[in-house]
Amino acid sequence: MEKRIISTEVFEEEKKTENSLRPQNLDHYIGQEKIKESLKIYIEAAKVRQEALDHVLFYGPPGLGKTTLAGIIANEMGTRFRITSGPAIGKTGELAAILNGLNEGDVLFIDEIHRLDKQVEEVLYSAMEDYAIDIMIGKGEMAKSVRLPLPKFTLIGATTRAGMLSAPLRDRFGVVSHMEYYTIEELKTIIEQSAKLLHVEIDEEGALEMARRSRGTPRLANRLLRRVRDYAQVRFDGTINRDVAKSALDLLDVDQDGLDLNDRNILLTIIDKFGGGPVGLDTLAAALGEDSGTIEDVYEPYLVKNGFINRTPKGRVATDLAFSHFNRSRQT
Ligand SMILES: Nc1ncnc2c1ncn2[C@@H]1O[C@H](COP(=O)(O)OP(=O)(O)OP(=O)(O)O)[C@@H](O)[C@H]1O
Ligand SMILES: [Mg+2]
Repeated sequence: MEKRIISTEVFEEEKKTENSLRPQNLDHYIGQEKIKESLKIYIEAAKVRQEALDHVLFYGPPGLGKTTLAGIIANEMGTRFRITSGPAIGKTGELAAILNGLNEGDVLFIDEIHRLDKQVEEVLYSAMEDYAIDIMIGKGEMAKSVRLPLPKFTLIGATTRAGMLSAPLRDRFGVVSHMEYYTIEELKTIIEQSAKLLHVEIDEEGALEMARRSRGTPRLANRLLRRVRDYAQVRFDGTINRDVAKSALDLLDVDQDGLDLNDRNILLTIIDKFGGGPVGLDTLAAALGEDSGTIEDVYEPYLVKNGFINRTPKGRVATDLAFSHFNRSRQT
């Protein structure tokens, strides 16, 4: 499938602006109220005790603010923030070096933590639990294991696929938080906040129209804002109102429910080729020429969450809402 405007992955060219739009403290981090509320308490308590915060795991679809929130935690704790990712740590020695470089209280963020190498993961267990790791020194019969103490640090793990995390790893996180899709009101606030930072004029109705089409995802809201800003500047006087937002998003092929060509393609395939379903994930993936894991993790969550697709034991089913979205009626 083509590169989607509403892809929730970060585009290479937007990495810099993405960082500039990242809120730096909990008060500017919109939504996820339950998570924020408990984090505030844990942070407060850890600070009073002058201890490192308990290890935290964030899971949920891409672009919902896991990396952002991890950075905010370090900020709020007043400690350093060190970022790495599961696939980036190839060997246990590399993990040992990272851990050894930490200071007391530092936050170590491991993105895509479900992709850690098995042996690396096992070393992480004792690091998390005992703040120590065992390293082998010497070779063959002379080899012996030496325990290396570590500073008390906070591990923050992030994953889009909680199901792929091993139980021993998951159990070592004191705080496990599921990130939710954002409400339209929250997205509207995020869009208004970002518009201020980007010096873009936007009115309420314009922000609302964009929020509706951002599929619950801040990354996407910010991306659409940048695109619509260009459109407003070139075609209009630069201000984003409802009409400007609408025509720009129509041009970008993001419809009133935040669905793009690929979503519509998935739904229409279920409706037209498989009579509305049920159709198995692999069969559907083959019909679309797409990887089934990608469909399951990237496309489907939003379609399921918004009631366009049902997951049943027999396969995926297009709902009545999906049929009416395309003005189709179900053939029986
Ligand atoms: N709660 C929020 N309030 C305001 N802006 C947010 C919020 N959450 C995310 N953002 C914005 O969305 C962008 C993407 O967020 P972030 O990179 O933290 O997502 P992520 O969950 O780590 O995604 P991935 O799974 O792809 O790593 C950020 O640059 C930030 O500007
Ligand atoms: Mg991230």
